[in-house]
Amino acid sequence: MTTPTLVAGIDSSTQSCKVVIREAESGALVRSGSAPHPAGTQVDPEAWWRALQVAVEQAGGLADVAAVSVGGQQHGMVTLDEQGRPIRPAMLWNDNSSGQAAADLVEELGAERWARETGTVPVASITATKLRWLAEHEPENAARVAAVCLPHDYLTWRLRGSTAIGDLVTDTSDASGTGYFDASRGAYRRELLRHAFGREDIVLPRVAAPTEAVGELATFSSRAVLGPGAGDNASAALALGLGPGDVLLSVGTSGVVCAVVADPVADLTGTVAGFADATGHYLPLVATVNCAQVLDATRSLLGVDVHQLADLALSVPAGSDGLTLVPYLQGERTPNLPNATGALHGITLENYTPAHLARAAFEAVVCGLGVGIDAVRAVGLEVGSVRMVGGAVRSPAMREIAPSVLGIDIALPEPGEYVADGAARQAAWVLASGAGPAELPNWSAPVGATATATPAPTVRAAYARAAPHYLDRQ
Ligand SMILES: Nc1ncnc2c1ncn2[C@@H]1O[C@H](COP(=O)(O)OP(=O)(O)O)[C@@H](O)[C@H]1O
Ligand SMILES: O=C(CO)[C@@H](O)[C@H](O)COP(=O)(O)O
Repeated sequence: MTTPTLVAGIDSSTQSCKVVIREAESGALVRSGSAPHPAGTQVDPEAWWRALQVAVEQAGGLADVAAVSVGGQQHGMVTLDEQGRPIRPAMLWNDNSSGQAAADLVEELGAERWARETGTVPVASITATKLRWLAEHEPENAARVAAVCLPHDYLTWRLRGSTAIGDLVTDTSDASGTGYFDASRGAYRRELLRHAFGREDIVLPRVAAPTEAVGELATFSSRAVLGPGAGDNASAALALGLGPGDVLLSVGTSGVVCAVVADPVADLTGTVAGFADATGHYLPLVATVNCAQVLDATRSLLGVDVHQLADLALSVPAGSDGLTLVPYLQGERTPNLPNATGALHGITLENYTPAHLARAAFEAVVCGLGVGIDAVRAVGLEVGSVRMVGGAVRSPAMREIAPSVLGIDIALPEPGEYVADGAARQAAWVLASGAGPAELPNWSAPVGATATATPAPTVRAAYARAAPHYLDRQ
């Protein structure tokens, strides 16, 4: 019997690093590993590298693997000096410090120009706004920046064993979230970088094609081929084989609504970001900052585990008997309210209970996704089949409450590591393309059982009334 060729996919996302090793031809899972990332919205990139090493060791190493790709949390800002050393902790996509910088950039050039030239109207998540923040708040650090890259670019580069900033490589899906890349032309817009940062004499990662081998591993006793990698949502879309009309919901650290489409999207309202996918198409996307961590915070407040939180939430009726949580615990990105705080509305003697609060937390994060679905429809995209993935989909409460609050049937693929799976599928594609153009490997796309909606439209109506009533952070 011949030994199957193996590929690895890595998901370096906000809260942890996950590694899957799969058979290149069939996609069958062979081994896996994971390791946590430090908490917080500013993280030393070296901590991602350490977590990756632990996760790879747990997955049995990469010595027998033929190709590797990295999927990673989108946006953020990794700044490197001439020697390739991080200048300061990376600012993550969910760090809202640059909220004012985002507002300034939109004011200076106009939402329409940003949307037309980059697909996206900047919010605090976008790299360009973080560079503006750095220039204004840390001019000494800004002056030392020789290269800026994204989390997945940094890890691909570390896997190559390089320290030369000229070797940095990215892909279109992640480049499209920087605020200085035009996905519709597949090219950087350095004039926007200069406008945001005051300089453009810095190295940006070369943007590789979707099936390009960008180098070889120089670590983990392996000479595996490296794929270009992808932003995490593009990577999950690749794993699930999203096609026209398919919508993906992700309930991880971020709440995400996205779809794969053939033509670029430019939403002048800034709600839908016109990102690229990892196959040469586009990935219009809406993201919230307050998703699984709102559930985590509620759980820790109530002193319960994930199972108890779900039991509590499902023990009270839809609408939590009038209790409505506005979940802006970390500010918010959609709607664009970087300084907002959360609020609890409709409190009565009857509903001021752990069970009602648990349900209100699930309903709040799902209502956030509802805002995203409305926005995706508003730019003319079809919402046909809907699939939900991400850490919080492991909760039976999420699986029951989401279809009901959104009023749509939702397919629930078996909970899994779809970002890492998409990266592994890309690695297999890169390997197959080594001998010439090849189709995306025909791995079976997980669909899963469909949760049928028992619509509870009053939940979104109550949320729409409550959401505008929040206080800004002092
Ligand atoms: N059974 C569960 N119920 C609720 N939340 C869960 C459950 N299992 C995992 N989570 C949450 O999922 C989140 C991690 O999701 P994940 O998609 O892995 O995050 P990310 O990729 O953004 O790092 C954590 O906040 C975790 O608490
Ligand atoms: O900013 C976005 C999308 O634009 C987020 O989706 C990040 O990519 C983080 O993803 P997770 O860690 O939640 O998977």
